[in-house]
Amino acid sequence: MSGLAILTAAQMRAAEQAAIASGIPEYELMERAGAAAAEIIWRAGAKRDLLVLCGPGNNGGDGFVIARLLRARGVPVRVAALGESRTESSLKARAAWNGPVEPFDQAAPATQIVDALFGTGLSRGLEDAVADRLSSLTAQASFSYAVDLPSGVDTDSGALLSHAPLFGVCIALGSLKPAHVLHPAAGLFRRLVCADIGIVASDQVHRLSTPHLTRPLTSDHKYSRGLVAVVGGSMAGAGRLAARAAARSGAGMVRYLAAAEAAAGLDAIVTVQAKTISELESSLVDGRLAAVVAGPGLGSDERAKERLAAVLACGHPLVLDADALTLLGSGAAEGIPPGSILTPHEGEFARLGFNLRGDKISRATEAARRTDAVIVLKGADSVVAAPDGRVAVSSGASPWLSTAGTGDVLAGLAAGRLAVSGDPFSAACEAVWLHGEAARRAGEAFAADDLIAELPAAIASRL
Ligand SMILES: NC(=O)C1=CN([C@@H]2O[C@H](COP(=O)(O)OP(=O)(O)OC[C@H]3O[C@@H](n4cnc5c(N)ncnc54)[C@H](OP(=O)(O)O)[C@@H]3O)[C@@H](O)[C@H]2O)[C@@H](O)CC1
Ligand SMILES: [K+]
Repeated sequence: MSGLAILTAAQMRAAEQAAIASGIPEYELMERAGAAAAEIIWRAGAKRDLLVLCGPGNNGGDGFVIARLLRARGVPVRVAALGESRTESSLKARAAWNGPVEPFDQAAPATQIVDALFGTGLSRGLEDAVADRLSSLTAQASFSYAVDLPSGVDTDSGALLSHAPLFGVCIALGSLKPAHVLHPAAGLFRRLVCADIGIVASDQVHRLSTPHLTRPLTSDHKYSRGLVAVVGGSMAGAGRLAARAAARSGAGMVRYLAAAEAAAGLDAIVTVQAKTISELESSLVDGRLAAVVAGPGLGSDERAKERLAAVLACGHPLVLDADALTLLGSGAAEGIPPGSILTPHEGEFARLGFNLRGDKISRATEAARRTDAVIVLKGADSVVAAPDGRVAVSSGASPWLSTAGTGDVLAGLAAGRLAVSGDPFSAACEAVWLHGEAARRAGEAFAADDLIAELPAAIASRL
């Protein structure tokens, strides 16, 4: 499951250097970048008047190429530059532009605006007056494009170094960067297009791609398709949501290990009374169990701790979420069976006690390495990281997912996919994708139960 590669600024520079070493001059890369961006702008805005804002580096150089190529196609183009061009290639691109260059602080608005002020070389926030003017010009335009990145975002973390406006399109050059998928930067454009400029971008970090799922074989039976156990706790509803999601995940069978007299909510789910620790332990002694979910509704008292200890000792691949993560606390790096998945949101991640700083991708990767488990660091941008360094990042999930119970659904779904394939990284990626797709199908103001109802259709769309 690999989507578009995501490269940090340093990795992008290395890929650029490799392309240059292979015989493609830097200026040729700039011409390719400008041509690819100009084509995208031409298709969107045709001959509407256009203002290109050019910065001092190579991002600005791309802007001069865009201006020249669109003017040659009959677009009324104006260029406003923020100071002098400072790189060899941008000087060359500026010299090839055959029109006037206005000072940035006097540029008048236009129907279309191109932000080619700063890209991967941004080292600090824009000056207030520059950021304000960029925002104002962008707000007044009907069509707006950010070249490579919206100016003001940190390439590797997606943080905002200065405030930036909302763009219509962001044109990523050569490869995606973390800021294209991590929030808040990933929320600064409505559409993202990645332009191929002939740079080979191979890396272990990718945007989450649509999964390819398979149908059961005619020879399959409920156990070969995967048996899931969901450990119930004091808040039975959350565990039941996880169980019902697992039952609609493609797995063959789901058992709900109830901590109280409560049915699992679907007749197809086998409810096993597991009130005492010994009942729970014996219900987990089954070699056919392919995945066990613990955490949703588990509780946080002594009894919950004992139940979690029994789960950790069972040896089956686990999906740990919610209360299980809180109870694990700073002991998270020890005792997690191999092949497991942890699904923390940022709050739960902080409670796991890794004391990690930095961007979301690096933190999730390091946590996966330390726990030897797949980490799904949830949010508007969910990062799925494997202990071997593979990472998939999903962005653009429905904002309606921020409602009670959707995390329980994801945990059950991840366990179901894990039971089907036995591969925790692809299971976690499939679960995140299916969860997002189910939300898209559920529309607006849905409840977690509605999300579960959409899972079969989401799965059917990828068979
Ligand atoms: N990689 C590739 O394969 C290809 C990359 N290409 C393009 O190159 C772009 C990267 O270009 P780049 O490295 O020249 O950096 P860029 O973002 O233009 O700016 C750096 C300049 O801005 C300055 N500066 C920084 N922050 C500032 C601030 N807040 N306020 C004011 N100034 C500030 C900084 O100076 P300094 O930090 O030293 O003060 C420096 O002078 C990339 O995004 C893509 O568009 C394509 O052409 C082709 C293939
Ligand atoms: K830009």
